[in-house]
Amino acid sequence: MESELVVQNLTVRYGAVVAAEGVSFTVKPGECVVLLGANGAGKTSTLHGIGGLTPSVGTVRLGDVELGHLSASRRARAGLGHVLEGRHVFPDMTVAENLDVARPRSGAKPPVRPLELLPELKEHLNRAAGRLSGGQQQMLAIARAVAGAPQAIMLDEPTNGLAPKLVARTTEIIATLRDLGYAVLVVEQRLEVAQNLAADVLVLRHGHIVHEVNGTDPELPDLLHAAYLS
Ligand SMILES: Nc1ncnc2c1ncn2[C@@H]1O[C@H](COP(=O)(O)OP(=O)(O)OP(=O)(O)O)[C@@H](O)[C@H]1O
Repeated sequence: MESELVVQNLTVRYGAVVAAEGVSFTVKPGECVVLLGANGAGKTSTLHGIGGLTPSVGTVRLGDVELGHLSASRRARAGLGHVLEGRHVFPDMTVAENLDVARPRSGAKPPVRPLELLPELKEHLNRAAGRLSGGQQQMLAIARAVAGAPQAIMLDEPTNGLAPKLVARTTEIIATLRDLGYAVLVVEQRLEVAQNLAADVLVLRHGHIVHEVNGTDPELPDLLHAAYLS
């Protein structure tokens, strides 16, 4: 996995609403970038624009491959993993079946097997995914993304609604993905996730990147506070 994710001048509009404008950043392999910002700042729209789930203009490149003209499914096949907000597992399929259908037809193997990364899923392999707890469904959603043998992984609010212990576990999994060499892009509401990951943080406000700092920067809480209020 040596592909960097490059986003240049990405703009996402919904009719007259400009959700993200001129957004540019790079996520290198083995690096984690976290998008923080208030509700409506444009975080999910940015991820959806990159993933091809919503129309956008600008450049999205993964390694040498231009993704901008590709459908969402082709972007996934090109190596862009996307863990959507809200977990999106197939509720009537078992955990094992959810993982099976996520495997790429190319036969490409991920650097870590999903169940090695998330051994807590092993005891639930024969359960319907819809019967798992919210936290377990989040783990399965991440495992599905890994099963797809991506180069880069985007996660949209992966800790949303999770108990503190599971927030910590999810943060640990994101750190492992980064350390395995994936380019990891995370949308978060929780400052402590970015701090604990010591990630590069992009603060979004009204669809624009207004700050770019490390998660450990002591000024980050104040910068974020100001961006939330303005
Ligand atoms: N499908 C849509 N149609 C019209 N406007 C939309 C749509 N989706 C998002 N928006 C608007 O685009 C802007 C950015 O929304 P977005 O969901 O990307 O922000 P966000 O930072 O992810 O917020 P949240 O944390 O609440 O998910 C907001 O003004 C929102 O109302």
